[in-house]
Amino acid sequence: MPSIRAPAAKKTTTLTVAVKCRPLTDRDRGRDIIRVHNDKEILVLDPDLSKDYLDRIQNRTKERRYNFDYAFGPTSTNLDVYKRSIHTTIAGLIQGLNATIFAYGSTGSGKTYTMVGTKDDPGLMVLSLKTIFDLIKKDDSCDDFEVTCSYLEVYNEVIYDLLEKSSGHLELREDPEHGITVAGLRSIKVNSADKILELLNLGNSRRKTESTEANETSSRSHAVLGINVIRKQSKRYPNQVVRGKLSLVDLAGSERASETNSGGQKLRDGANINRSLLALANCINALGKQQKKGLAYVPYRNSKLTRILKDGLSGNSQTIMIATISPADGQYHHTINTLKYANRAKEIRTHIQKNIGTINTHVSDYQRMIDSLQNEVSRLRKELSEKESQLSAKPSEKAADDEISWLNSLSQETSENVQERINLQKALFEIEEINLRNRTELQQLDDAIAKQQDIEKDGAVVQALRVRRQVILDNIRDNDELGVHYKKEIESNEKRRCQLQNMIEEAISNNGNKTYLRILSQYRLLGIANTELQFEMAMRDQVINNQREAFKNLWNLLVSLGLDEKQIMELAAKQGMTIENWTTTNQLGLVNRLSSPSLGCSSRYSLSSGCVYNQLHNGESQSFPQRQEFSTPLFSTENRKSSRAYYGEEHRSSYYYMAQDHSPATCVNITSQNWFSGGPNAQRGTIERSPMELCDPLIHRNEVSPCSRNSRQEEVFMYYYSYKYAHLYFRTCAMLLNPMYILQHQILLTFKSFRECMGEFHSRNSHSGQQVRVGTPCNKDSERRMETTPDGSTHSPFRDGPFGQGTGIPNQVSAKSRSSNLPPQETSSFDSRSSALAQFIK
Ligand SMILES: Nc1ncnc2c1ncn2[C@@H]1O[C@H](COP(=O)(O)OP(=O)(O)OP(=O)(O)O)[C@@H](O)[C@H]1O
Repeated sequence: MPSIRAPAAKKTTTLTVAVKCRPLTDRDRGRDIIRVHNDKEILVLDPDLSKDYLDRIQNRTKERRYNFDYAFGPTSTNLDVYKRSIHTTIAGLIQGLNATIFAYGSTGSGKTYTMVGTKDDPGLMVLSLKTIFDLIKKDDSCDDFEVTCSYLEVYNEVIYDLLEKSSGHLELREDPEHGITVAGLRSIKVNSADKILELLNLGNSRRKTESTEANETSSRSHAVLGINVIRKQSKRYPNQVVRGKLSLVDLAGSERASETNSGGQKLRDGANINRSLLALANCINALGKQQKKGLAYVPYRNSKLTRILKDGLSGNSQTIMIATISPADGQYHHTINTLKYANRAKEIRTHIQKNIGTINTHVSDYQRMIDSLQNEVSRLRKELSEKESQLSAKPSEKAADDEISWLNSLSQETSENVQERINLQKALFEIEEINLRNRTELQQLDDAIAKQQDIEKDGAVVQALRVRRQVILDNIRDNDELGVHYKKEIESNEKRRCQLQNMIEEAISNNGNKTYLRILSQYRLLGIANTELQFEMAMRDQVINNQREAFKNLWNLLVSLGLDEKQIMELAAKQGMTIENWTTTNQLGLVNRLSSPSLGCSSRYSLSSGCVYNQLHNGESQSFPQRQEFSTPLFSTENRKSSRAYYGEEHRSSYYYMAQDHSPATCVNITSQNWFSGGPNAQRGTIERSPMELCDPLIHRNEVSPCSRNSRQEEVFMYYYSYKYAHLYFRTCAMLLNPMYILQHQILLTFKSFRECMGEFHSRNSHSGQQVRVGTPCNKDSERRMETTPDGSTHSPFRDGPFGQGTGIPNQVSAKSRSSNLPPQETSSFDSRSSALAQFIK
């Protein structure tokens, strides 16, 4: 006979939120930015140590502080977490209470470690199971206990039974009595914790995991371990059955495709993981809102995960969220994101109630329950209509206090709206980025199939290529669908934004209350953040395209110089470089490129290509492609090495990227001659290096001449400020201009900064009486220093200057500098540079 929940007293409770910070691991780069205070407070330090001038004077810091029910630092073990935050909840299970424990956090933050653990530090799943059986053992009531266990995973929006060897797809059902259930899920009766642990290990071995760049054993699925305890109170209430249900959830980690550096199926998994986590985040948002405003639609149906977690999020369950975070500064944005949702989750309320049923429930009991449920429904309907009418009432009709709280909630809703849009846009951007790659691969496959068909019609290779093509097509279709879905959500979010804006404007026109202005300014600030994000997205697109173009050009140039593909590969292999995914593209692109007049000796390469050149030239063996970072002026060789892993970096703003080496402005011109001959030609000044490259003394650390060593710190200093100004400038542009326009200006600015930098450097050194010659002729002295080479061309004495031999400045840059009508740099003061910049921005 089924058991039925008695309409006994309900207790409303809020979600318990515990935050756990894992220790720094070998994979992490950077410094620890998490501090735990009083076992409750988490302080996230500003990851950016080199703040720019404006940020410093305006005291803009990225430091954040949050309070939670429990906070655990890197030295805490799983047992510490369990004892303080979980133990009492588990004890309620055998009294007929439901509980849900889930770990939430970005990929590699320690969710699986917390839930499953290791032999030395068993996780919450293991510790909970031990407690359940200990409690049953200690119980002296002579009641009968039955413990059953199920273990499922949600992978790519499909549910699988982890306790079945080869499980088929399982479906979710809504059961009026038991809520959401999984039809066909195996539930195994167990008598000891060891037996469940055995099943747990078996299930874990079947779970889908992959090695990604962010985590060696990254869980690609959400896993839910369900423990049901049925207690038959045989003596005191022979007809009564008490049921407790515990769900332990290990979520897959949210990730960015660029960080995990995954492709193909992994990318598809990532998109699905992100989709279900976004659905979970939206539910947490809506539930948080619901508690404050009394109504909000909770989109449980958007994913299987949220449907499974529905009871844990709003139903009959004592729920504990363990938010896991990484202490690394590189993970700052993920950490803040996790903490924001954890903070919101504190507001979520659930209603716990003992699940007491009878074995022989009488019809009159059913009737009583139906009556009481109907009463509750009508009460809730009434409450709902009251709230709705309250919300639709205009502020002018309300009392002053009401007005303030109305405005506050409006302000809150506005920031949520913007935050939601940013999340959606990010997700959309990732999907589009993935599909861009997919389309490139598709094109390559089409061409490869056509080529292969000529050799061997319908052979095994063609078949394999076709299978791969179908997979890519499926991915593209799925991602396109997902993209449409996101776009729709962005549209509805936009609509809501318009509504909110109208409400704010109406409020401002009706009343001069200062709160309106506060809301307005907050709204504008968030709007700016949004603009910046859009800008960043556009720039990242631009950067990706630039890099692709640069690599293609480099390849074509190599081939046009007489090397065939094999020779190039061998050359690359000798240098320890791996060239991936380029063969087909370049072979294909080659014919067009070779006939293109823009190619040849004067081809322009971004410094990404320059970086490859340097690798070849210096004989360093590095993997290809990689980039060099120029953003941190005072970095050591070690820092420099560690900063090379581009994919590990995240949420760099657009101007950061623009200050990097890939812009068309910072190009390296390589003649075919010096490409072959390398070093010696470089010393004769035929290799033209970019101003940025010349400015960076660390690039030429082996080439610095003894006479310039004293001034090296000054060079670094000057380089630093020219970069900082570029940074400030792009900030302004980001708000005002479109990306292409900014790119155009970047070219100008780079030259200008360089000229200023050199001029100032020269003026400093000539004041201090040092024999240092610079290539920017910002005054007559330096003009005279332009020399004529035997072949009649002018070349800058720069190559013998403070950057050492062989660092010849491009003649075109010198010429430009000569014609510059910039005011002479007479002082090196910060102010003069600042006003020059202000003028330039004007
Ligand atoms: N408290 C801890 N002590 C020591 N190492 C830890 C701790 N927490 C996590 N780690 C280590 O960090 C790495 C990532 O942890 P884990 O696999 O649990 O992350 P995750 O959040 O589950 O990632 P994903 O979402 O990708 O599955 C692992 O190598 C793990 O051993």
